[in-house]
Amino acid sequence: MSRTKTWVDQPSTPSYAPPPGAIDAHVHVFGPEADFPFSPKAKYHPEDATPEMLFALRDQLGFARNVIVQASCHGTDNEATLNAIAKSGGAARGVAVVSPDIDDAELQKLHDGGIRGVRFNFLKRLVDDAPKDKFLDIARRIAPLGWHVVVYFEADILEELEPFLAAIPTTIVVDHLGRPDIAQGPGGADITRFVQLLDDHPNIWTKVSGAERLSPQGPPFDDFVAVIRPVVERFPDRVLWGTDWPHPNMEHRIPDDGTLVDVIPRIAPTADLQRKLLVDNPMRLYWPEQLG
Ligand SMILES: O=C(O)/C=C(\CC(=O)C(=O)O)C(=O)O
Repeated sequence: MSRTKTWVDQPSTPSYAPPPGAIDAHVHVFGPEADFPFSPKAKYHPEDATPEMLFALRDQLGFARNVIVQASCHGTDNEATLNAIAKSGGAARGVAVVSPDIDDAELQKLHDGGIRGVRFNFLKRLVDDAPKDKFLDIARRIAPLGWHVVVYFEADILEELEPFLAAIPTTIVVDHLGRPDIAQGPGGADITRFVQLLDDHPNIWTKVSGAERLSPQGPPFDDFVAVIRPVVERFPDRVLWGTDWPHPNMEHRIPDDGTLVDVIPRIAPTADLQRKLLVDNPMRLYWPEQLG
């Protein structure tokens, strides 16, 4: 499999300046492969996207911290993610992908390394299987650690997934709003069903990220803003945001991270909403011990 590069080396500097302490709550690292080989089951083979590159981007975009989410290309070996967290000097925490047979000592090791959640990925193009029963066992085991569950799925399986989500005993964070069809507009069936899910389940949060993946129009993402801003305004205490750098699988539509940051004040139009989205909410999940 040839290696893919999915980010721009010199993104524009955004016009929008995030508030002090802002957290980019959805990023990944890839490798470096020489130290942290990719999974034999990986569905893509990216070029190295290293911790140093991530931290340089963080500083350029005006963020203070990152949440590093284990990407499917590293399978259930979280060493690349742990390495990046360790190198961040306290400015990163992470979300792991774990095997159902992980033991308690290994979970504790992940916790000590800065992991605060596990990710369940339901995208068939990224993973071979997504066993709900085993995921539920994992969710029950990580709950006592104070961790949460991150779930990645597409809108067409939301209805089928709801009983599973309802059985999870922790906070749940949905990646990229469960990938609604943005072309349906603000009153569309996908986003309406998703908003209903959050109305019905106060423990479900969402990342209001993924403009570059979800917007048929592309920059400046007017279609995404029209659909997503009402979600931020309705659930100001249950939203997170992230660049999704290094944008896995986006080789055909590589986004400019500066342009993505400039979407933030359009989906969160007040300073209060921005502070909740970028600081208060991610702090509650990832650095709760630092809250007053
Ligand atoms: O990173 C994302 O948010 C989205 C991904 C990649 C991914 O999740 C993974 O590899 O684990 C995607 O849609 O290809």
